[in-house]
This record gives sequence, C-alpha cells and structure tokens, in this order.
Amino acid sequence: MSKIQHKILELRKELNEHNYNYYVLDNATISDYEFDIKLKELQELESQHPEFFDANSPTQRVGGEVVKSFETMPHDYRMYSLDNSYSKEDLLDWETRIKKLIDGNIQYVCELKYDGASISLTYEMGMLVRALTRGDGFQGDNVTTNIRTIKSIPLQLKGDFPEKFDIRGEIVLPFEGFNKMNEERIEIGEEPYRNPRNTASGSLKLQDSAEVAKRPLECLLYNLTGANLGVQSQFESLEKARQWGFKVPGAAKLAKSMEEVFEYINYWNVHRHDLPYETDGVVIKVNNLQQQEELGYTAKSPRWAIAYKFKSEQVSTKLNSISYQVGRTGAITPVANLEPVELAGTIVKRASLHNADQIEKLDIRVGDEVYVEKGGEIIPKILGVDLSKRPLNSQPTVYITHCPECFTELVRQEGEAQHYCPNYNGCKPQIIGRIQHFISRKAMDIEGLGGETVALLVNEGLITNYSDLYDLTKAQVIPLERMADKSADNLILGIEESKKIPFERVLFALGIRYVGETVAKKLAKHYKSIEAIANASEDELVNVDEIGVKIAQSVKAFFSSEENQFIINRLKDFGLQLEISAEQLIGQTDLLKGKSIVVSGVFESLSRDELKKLIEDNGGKVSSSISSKTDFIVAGDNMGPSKKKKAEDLNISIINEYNFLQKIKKI
Ligand SMILES: NC(=O)c1ccc[n+]([C@@H]2O[C@H](COP(=O)([O-])OP(=O)(O)OC[C@H]3O[C@@H](n4cnc5c(N)ncnc54)[C@H](O)[C@@H]3O)[C@@H](O)[C@H]2O)c1
Ligand SMILES: [Zn+2]
Repeated sequence: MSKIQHKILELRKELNEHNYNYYVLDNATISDYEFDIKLKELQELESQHPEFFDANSPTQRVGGEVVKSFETMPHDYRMYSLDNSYSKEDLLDWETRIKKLIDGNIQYVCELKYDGASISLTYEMGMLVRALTRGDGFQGDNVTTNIRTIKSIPLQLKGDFPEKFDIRGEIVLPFEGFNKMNEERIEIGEEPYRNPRNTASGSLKLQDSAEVAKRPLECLLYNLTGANLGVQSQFESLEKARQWGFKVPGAAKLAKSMEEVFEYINYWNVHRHDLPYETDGVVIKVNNLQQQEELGYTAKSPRWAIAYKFKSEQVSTKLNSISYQVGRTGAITPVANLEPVELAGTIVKRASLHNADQIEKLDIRVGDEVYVEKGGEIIPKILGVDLSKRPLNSQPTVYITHCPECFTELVRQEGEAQHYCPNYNGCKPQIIGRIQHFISRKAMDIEGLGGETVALLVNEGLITNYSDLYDLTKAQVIPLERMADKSADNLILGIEESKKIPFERVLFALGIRYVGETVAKKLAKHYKSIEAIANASEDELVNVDEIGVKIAQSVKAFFSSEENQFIINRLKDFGLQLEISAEQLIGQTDLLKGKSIVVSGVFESLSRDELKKLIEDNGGKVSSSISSKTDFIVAGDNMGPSKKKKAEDLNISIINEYNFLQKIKKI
C-alpha cells in the first residue's frame, strides 16, 4: 500500500471514530476546528488521488447515524450537511465557483448558524405529524414524542400554509436553561453537562418524553422543503414560516454582494456573544430558489450554501499546577491553574479538567503548554497539549489517591467518572458545603445567614452539622468577624423562622445525594413523613413514580447512617417540619392511585395546570404521551387528531372534564 493510501485510510478511520463520538455518544474528544482541519486534509488528498475514491468516506457522507432505540424512518427529502469555511477567501472562491454555474444577479441570505441538533419536522394539513433527526441524511430517528414537548414548536399552524411540507431547523438549549440545569445537577451531586449542543442532542435521544419536557429546549427553523410551497426565495420562505407560527430568528438578512456578507459576518462575530443561545458561524445561502435548483448538491452538501465558521476563541498558555477541589458531596474536581491569559475578553486563570479520565485521555501534565477554549461552558476547558513544547523532564500526571482536605483515601465507584472522598462526617469542605446547601434559598432559606458565615461557624468549632444551627445563641455568634448586635439578632431570628419551612423543602435541604427539589417533592408527597421515608425499603422506593435505583440506594444509605439518624432526631426535637402539614393534606385522596392519566386539549372550567394538580392531589400520575400504560385521557376541546387515533387504537377511554370531576367526587 502506498504511503498516501495509508494516510487516507488512517484519516477516514479516525474521522469516522470522531463522527461516532460526536453524533452518537454526544461526547467529542477533539475540537470542531481540529476535526475540520483533518477533514479538509482528507478532502485534499482524495481530490489529488481520485483512484482512492470511496463512497463511504467521511467526506462523502453526512456524519450522523441512526440510533437503534428509536424507530428509523426515511426522509422524504434528503437532509444534507454544509460545506465549511473559515476564511473570507474561501467564501470568495465559493462565489467564483457558483458564478460559473449560474447566470444573472445573485442575492444571498445570511443566517446565523445555530449550534444544536438538526431536526426535520413534517406538517400535514397544518399539523405536526412527524419529527426525524438528520441521522445519516437518508433516514433518521423518529423522535416525534420528544419533539412535541418543545413549546416553541407549533403543533397546529396558522395562516396560509401548504398542505404538506417538511421544515428543517436546529434544536438548541439556550444558555440560561443550560446553566440552570447544571446548577441543579451540581446541587444534587451530579456532574454538570459539558455544553449546550451535546445536551440538546442528548435530550432528543431520551426515552422518557416527560424528562425531555423538563428541559428548556427551543427549535429555530431555517429551511422549507417540499413540493408546491408557493415561495420563490429563501428569504420569503423564512418570512412565511414565521407567519405560520414557527420560531425563525430575526437576524437573517438579505445581502446583495459579498461585501455585505462580510459586514454581516463581522457584526455577528462580535455580537453573537449577546445571543441567548450558541452559534458557531454564519450560513450564506443563494436566495433565489430557482438558482438553488440549478446549483444542486454535491455528495454531502448543497452547492448553493456555505457555512462560515467562527473560530472559537482559543489560546495557548502554560499549565502551572493542578489542584483538586472537594465538593459538598465529596466529589473531587481537578482544576488547572494556568498562567493568566486573555481569552474572549476575560482573563483566564483556571480551567476545569473534569476528572481523572480526561487528564489521562489528553495526557495533560504540569508544565505543558495547553490549548484553552471558551465555548458554551461557564468555565473554560482545556482542549489539548502542544506536544512540541513539552519540557524534556515532563512527568505524566498521577491522580491523587487521598483527599487533599482530610487525607482520607478516595473511592471511585464503577461506572462513575468522579472520585469521591468518603469521609462524609469529617471532611471540612463537605461539612461546610452541606450546611451551605441546607440554608440556601430553595432549601431552608435562612435569612441573615450566608455561606461565608457558615464557614466561619464551622471553622470556629461552633457547629459541625446543620442541626447545630438550632442550638446557636446570640452570645456565641457576636464575637464572629463582621457580626454586630443587629446582625446577630437577625441570624438567630432567621434560624428560628426556618422551623416553619414545609417538609418537602426540609427534605431537599438535608442534601441527600440525587435528591433534588423535584425528587424531594415526590418523596414528601408519597410518604408524607420522614419516618415513612426512612423506613421504606429500596424496592418500595423504586416503585414511587420517577424514583430510580440510584436515588433509592442513596436515600437508603443516607437514613441508615447512625450519625444522620441522630441529626434528624435533633431536627425533630427542635421543631422542624418533618411531615406534611395538615393544611397540605387537605384535598389529597387516593382516588386515582396508580392511574396514569394523559391531559389533552383546552378546558372550560379548569386550566391545564389546575387539572394536573387535581390529578396529583388525588394520587394519580400525569403522563405526557399516550401509551398502553395510560389508564384514561381527560380531553377538552381541540384534542389532537393523532392523539385521538392513538387512544382509539389502544382502546383507552377518553373522558371530559365533568366526568373527571365526578371521578374525584368534586361534583
Ligand atoms: N469534534 C468532533 O469530534 C466532531 C466530529 C464530527 C463533527 N464535528 C463538527 O460538526 C461539523 C459537521 O457537522 P454537520 O455535518 O452537522 O455540519 P455542520 O454542523 O457544520 O453544518 C450543517 C448543519 O448546520 C445546521 N444549521 C444551523 N443553522 C443553520 C442555518 N441557518 N441554515 C442551515 N443549516 C443550519 C444544520 O443542522 C445542518 O445540518 C464539523 O464541521 C465539525 O465542526 C465535530
Ligand atoms: Zn475529605
């Protein structure tokens, strides 16, 4: 085999692997930029050596795959990828190429390139009938049930829509929602998600659409496909789509020349940082659909469009040291301490290294020159090492074996990426973190007490766990730094007031791993008292709606600790709410116990939320999609025809709101 052929095969193999990591596992191991450079290298080699052509090369195919867990369905119209460019010269070359192929004046539409997961929605008679992922471009995964939960996707269109068409767009997760999801994950001791794109793409592949519904996903549309659409240009089709009820960002602009295209690029290269979601470039499209048709497609992309990718802001700097942080749950996070460097307008000194595997995979060593990138993440990340600059005496990083705070030997459970310090009761950052969580706003919300004071109280030896807060006296806290007579009074009063906080929030405040706000609510509602939860077996816990094995085990472990039992008894003695109050119990029955109920349509006497609350108060479960497990459907006006058909097919009874109110004895 020739050297060239060998290189080509190597690159194909490597790129296929990256495609798999990126599209199927949602876990890329190299940056997009590096990926694109390699793809370009392969493209060039292949064009110089057409004798090695292969229709299966990553240069010839759309990178995605279909996933086995969903029904695979063909696209009526193929979904293509886009050619990428990183420079204005590339764009000028593109213009020269297309001008050779078509006559006449060309106008361009500039759009933002949203970074998420592509989706194709099919509408018939104005109703959403199907949503497919891009897959390999010819066929995709049927993720309609998940897609239906996204609020910005209209289920029913308005205006003068064509009878049948496909509309393509990108499912994105705006930063705000992404950060909120991560705060919640960190709060319950889970590793945060890496970036919005992966999380958006991963969300579509979830098996439980109720889980998808909780994620603040959005769908931004950019392309109409079908026959007899009644539009002449791309720009017009965007406007039409907007009128029919789709979310089409207003940033799209018509450009009469490449000059204007460059202006658009320059503008958004700066202003994209103000957008609520991630963008990775600009897409330039020939506006006239007739001209688009003349230009046609290559094996993988339309000739009439090209993406200009913003170079994600990257710098290289020296890794001075690695330190290890201990979180509230004992999770260890390695942090890179960098030689300060400017990146995307801020000075970067630290970057997350995630976990031991990440350090090993990238072979990151102290003293290395490393590449740092600021993407959608809150903290910058390290992309790789400049090996050419590695010092001769460099040593591989040896991950710590003991807690940097309390010197206890670390553990790492099978299947977990993170190491943990198991010294639950004796490791200071864990103790402080747990009490800080206890007093936080969504938990006990103790006014007059902040995180720093908690650290002081622990360091001064005044408290060792959250139950000790209720023993504190004014005389004890007054000598603390920055404490005055008034603030000491407020602190003691705030602690006293927190005794009124309802049970579900106390349960959340305890800081049981994996028990976030929602799970705490579920458990509180189901068991009604802390004793009942503590006495429940793992099997019983798992039987509670939405409580999985991981949560059940964690709850069991928490309550079997003698120390925790002692603390909870103290909380009880101090008068905290450890059971659901009589007030909350009013209106709660078991009339719908074990029933899975779907709510559909618009109601006369109740809002959907009121209806859902009534179902839950009476022991039922609200489910977002109809399946063989559905017991009945409460339907109002405008129940979707596909839902109706599904219910009939599965022989599930449909009742109206009055029958429902009768069922729960309200009328
Ligand atoms: N890091 C890795 O390991 C790795 C692996 C594979 C792919 N990738 C990255 O993914 C890219 C290839 O992915 P791709 O094939 O999905 O192409 P792409 O993401 O570069 O471009 C095509 C996609 O852009 C999206 N898009 C967003 N806004 C659009 C708009 N306004 N108009 C039209 N399309 C719009 C569409 O979903 C379309 O499918 C590579 O360039 C690389 O950067 C990275
Ligand atoms: Zn420790």
